This record gives sequence, C-alpha cells and structure tokens, in this order.
Amino acid sequence: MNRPIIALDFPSKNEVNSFLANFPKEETLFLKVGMELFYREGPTIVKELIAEGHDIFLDLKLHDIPNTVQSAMRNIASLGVKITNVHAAGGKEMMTAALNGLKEGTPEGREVPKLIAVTQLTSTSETQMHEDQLIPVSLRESVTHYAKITEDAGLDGVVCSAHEVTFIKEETSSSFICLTPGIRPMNSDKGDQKRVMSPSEAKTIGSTYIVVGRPITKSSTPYETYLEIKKEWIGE
Ligand SMILES: O=c1ccn([C@@H]2O[C@H](COP(=O)(O)O)[C@@H](O)[C@H]2O)c(=O)[nH]1
Repeated sequence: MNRPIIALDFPSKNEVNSFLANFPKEETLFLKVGMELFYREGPTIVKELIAEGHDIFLDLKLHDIPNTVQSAMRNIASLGVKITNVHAAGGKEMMTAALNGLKEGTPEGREVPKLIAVTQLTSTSETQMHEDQLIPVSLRESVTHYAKITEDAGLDGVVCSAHEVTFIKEETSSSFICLTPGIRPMNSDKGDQKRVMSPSEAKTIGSTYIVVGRPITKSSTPYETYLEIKKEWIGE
C-alpha cells in the first residue's frame, strides 16, 4: 500500500523545512510539490527533497500545445520524481506528447516517472462544470471520459476524486492509477474542496494513492495527524 502523499503547499523552502522538522529524520515521505512551491524554489527544492530520501509527486498540471508540453516534460524527466501530471483537457495528442517528452528526458537506467492526468479538479462541483466549462454531461461521465482518453494516450492513470474511482475502474485496466486528492478525515474542514472522502472510505473504494494537504500541514501536531491518516489508509 502506498504512503499518503503530503501536499507541500507552502510559499517557500523555509516553511517546508519547519514543517518537515516535525517528522523523525528516518521517516521517508511521499511529498507533493505543487505550483506554489515550485514557482518560488524551482527544481532545486525537488532535488533536495529527493536527496533527503523522500519520493516526489511533481504536481504542475501541464496544459499547453503538444510541442511545449513535450519539451517541458523532457526537463521534468531529469529531476528524478516518481509521478508528474498534465490536464486531460489538453487532449490525447498533448498527453502522448507529454509521455514522449518524459521518455526522451529520463536518463538511461532510471525509471520513467508515472504520468497521470487531471480529470475534473476535486474543487469543481457538477454545477460549476456545467456552468463554467459548458460540459453538458454528468460529472461522472466527464471524469470517466477523461480517464478513457488518458489510458488511450498511454498514460499511467488519473487524478480524480475518490467518488469516481469505482466508475473509472470499470472502464480501465486493473493497473490504472487513481490518485485522489480531496481527502478529509471525518469532521475536518473541506476548505475549497467539493468532492471529498475520508482516508478509510478512499481505501475501501480502491484509490491507488491519496493526497492530503491542509489536514496535515495546518495541524498543530503534523506528525501525529500524518500517522493517524496513514493508519486509517494503510491500516498500520
Ligand atoms: O483535482 C485536484 C488536483 C490536485 N489537487 C491538489 O491536491 C492538494 C490538496 O490539498 P488539500 O489541502 O488536502 O485540499 C492541493 O495541493 C491541490 O493543488 C487537488 O486538491 N485536486
């Protein structure tokens, strides 16, 4: 079972270091570096965290023309991250280009990072999808469609809410990754998230990975909260 992925949504390296000081040195973590941190600290923070023994999901959600995404992925491939991503809304051609870029840029002998695609953000409700994106189908249909084209493009899986995992699993291969943010322990604040689920429910439903940010990063006891979530998710 995969460790919960902690979203390092911090403004800079200083806050990251203070946060990680709450964890024992020997506890290697699966960490998510997103736009906020990456746009301040750049690739250096990714390399430093890897050097400390952590695994990294680089969550930059690329969405651009195929040529640009392919070139960007060539650079990301050299960083040594485990997982990275694009938006499925960029289409099959863009996703295939992204995968080609990752393969081209991965140094000999190193594993190509897993490439996954965002379906509908977990902060999007069905009403918002209808009104803002003018997508007239149900959220479930939209997410399942994005999952199918993601698999057709040769990617490893999707980012979705845990609510859609069952439907995606019905339409894709058994190894297809469903990485689910929007995870909230019982009675914790949803914030801007709309489609949320608890760690134990996500486990039951078959999420491959869970991503947890604020419930851990804003906790007064981050390590204890992490261990509670890990226990609920992994069962140990
Ligand atoms: O659909 C998506 C895609 C990415 N995210 C990211 O996950 C974390 C969630 O943080 P919380 O504090 O646990 O809400 C955050 O970094 C998002 O950028 C997502 O939430 N939903």
